[in-house]
Amino acid sequence: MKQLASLNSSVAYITHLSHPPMVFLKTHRTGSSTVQNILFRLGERESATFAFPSHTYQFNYPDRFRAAFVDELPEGSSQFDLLCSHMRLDLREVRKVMPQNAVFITVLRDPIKTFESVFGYYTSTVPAFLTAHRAAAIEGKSALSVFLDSPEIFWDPKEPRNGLAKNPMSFDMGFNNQKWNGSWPEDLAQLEEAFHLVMIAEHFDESLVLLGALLGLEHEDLAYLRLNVRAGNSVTDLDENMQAKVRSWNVLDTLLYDFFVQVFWEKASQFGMERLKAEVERLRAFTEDVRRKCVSRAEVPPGELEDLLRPWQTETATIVGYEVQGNLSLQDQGFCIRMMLPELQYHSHLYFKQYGRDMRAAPADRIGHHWIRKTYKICRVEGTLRPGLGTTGLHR
Ligand SMILES: Nc1ncnc2c1ncn2[C@@H]1O[C@H](COP(=O)(O)OS(=O)(=O)O)[C@@H](OP(=O)(O)O)[C@H]1O
Repeated sequence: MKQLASLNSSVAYITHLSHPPMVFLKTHRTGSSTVQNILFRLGERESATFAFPSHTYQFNYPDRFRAAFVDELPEGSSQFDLLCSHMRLDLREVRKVMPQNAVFITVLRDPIKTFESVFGYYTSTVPAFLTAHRAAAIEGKSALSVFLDSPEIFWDPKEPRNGLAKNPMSFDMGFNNQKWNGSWPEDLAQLEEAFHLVMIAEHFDESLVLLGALLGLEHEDLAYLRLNVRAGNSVTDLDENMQAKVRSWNVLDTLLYDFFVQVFWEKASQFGMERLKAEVERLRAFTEDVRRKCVSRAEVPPGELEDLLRPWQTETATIVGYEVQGNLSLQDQGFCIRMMLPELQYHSHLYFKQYGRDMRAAPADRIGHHWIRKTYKICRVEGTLRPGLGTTGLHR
C-alpha cells in the first residue's frame, strides 16, 4: 500500500500547478459532486487544463472510458492536469490521456445508501428501475420494494443502460458488475495499486484531510457544502428486510466497499489517528465559519433557486440547493457562489473558460439515449454569471 507521505514527496510537479495532475473517478450518488466541486475550484484557481469530454458532461457514459472521448488539448497547454467528469473507468485508456504522475482518487459510499439513492435519482433513466416503477404504480406499492422483491424480473443484463441497476459502484469502477468471478480479487488488488486515495463518504471529513495531505491543500481549499442532496421526501427509509435485500443484490459493491474501508483506515493510521482527529476538528470548525459566511438558506427547493444555483432535477427526485448571503464583498461572493455551484453549471463555466466556446451537445446518434437526459441540455452559464464569478474569489 502506498504511503501518503512518501507519495507526496515523490510526486514531481512538472507544471505550474502546486499539486500533481489528478484523476477523480466520479462515481454515482456517492457524494462525488461535492468532491468534484472542490477539485473544480482548485483547478480553476490554478488555471489547470481540464480533460473534458468532447460532448456534454460525461465521457460517453455508460460506455467504458476511451481516450478518444476527451476533447482536444487546448492551445498553449502541454498536458491535461485534471480529469473529473463522470465516466466508467478503463484504467489503461485513462493513462493514455493523463500524465504518468497523475494521482488517482475516487469516493465510495455505503452500498445500501448508494443503491437507494441511485434508484431514487435514476428511476426513469435506468430501464430496470423504470419498469419496476411502472409495475409498482399499477400495484400501488413503492417502486423500490417492488424491484427488490424480484429484481431479476426487471433487470436485463444485456441492456447497457442497466449498468447502475446492480452494483453501481463496481460498474463505475469498470468491473463486471453482474456476478462474482475469479478475477475479482486480482481486480481489487489492481485498483488498490492504482488509486492513491479511495475516499469514504461516511468519513467524508477524514477523507478530505487525507486528500489535503496527499495534494498539499489548505483548509480553505477543502471547505465544502454538501451538493446534489435529495430533499427528505425523495428518500425512502429502508427497514432491515429491505436493507438485507439491497445488500444481497449488490453483494459486489459490499465487497468493494468493505475492502476499501479497510484500506482507508490503514491509510488513516499511517497518517496518525490522533493527528487525523485533530485535523478533522480544525477542518470542521473552518468549514462551519465558511458556511455561516456564505449560506443564507440551505435545503432550498429548486423552485426557489435562481437558474445559476439550481441543481439538475430528475423526474423522481427533488434536489435541493443553497441561497447565497446577500451582503458579501465581490471577492467573497465569487468564492461562495463557486462552492454552491451545481455540477452542470460549473462544468459549463470551466469548459467555456478553457475553450472560449460552449460545450457540444450529445451527437445525434446518442440523443435518444436515456442517459443523455441529464446532459442533453447544455447550460450556457458564462452569459448569466454574476459579476463576482468572473475571476474574483479564486485567490486568497
Ligand atoms: N459530504 C458528503 N458526505 C456524504 N454524502 C454526501 C456528501 N455530499 C453529498 N452527499 C450525498 O451524495 C449524493 C449525491 O451524490 P453524487 O453527487 O455523487 O451524485 S451524482 O451521481 O453526481 O448525481 C446525495 O445523496 P442522497 O441525498 O442520499 O441522494 C448527497 O446527499
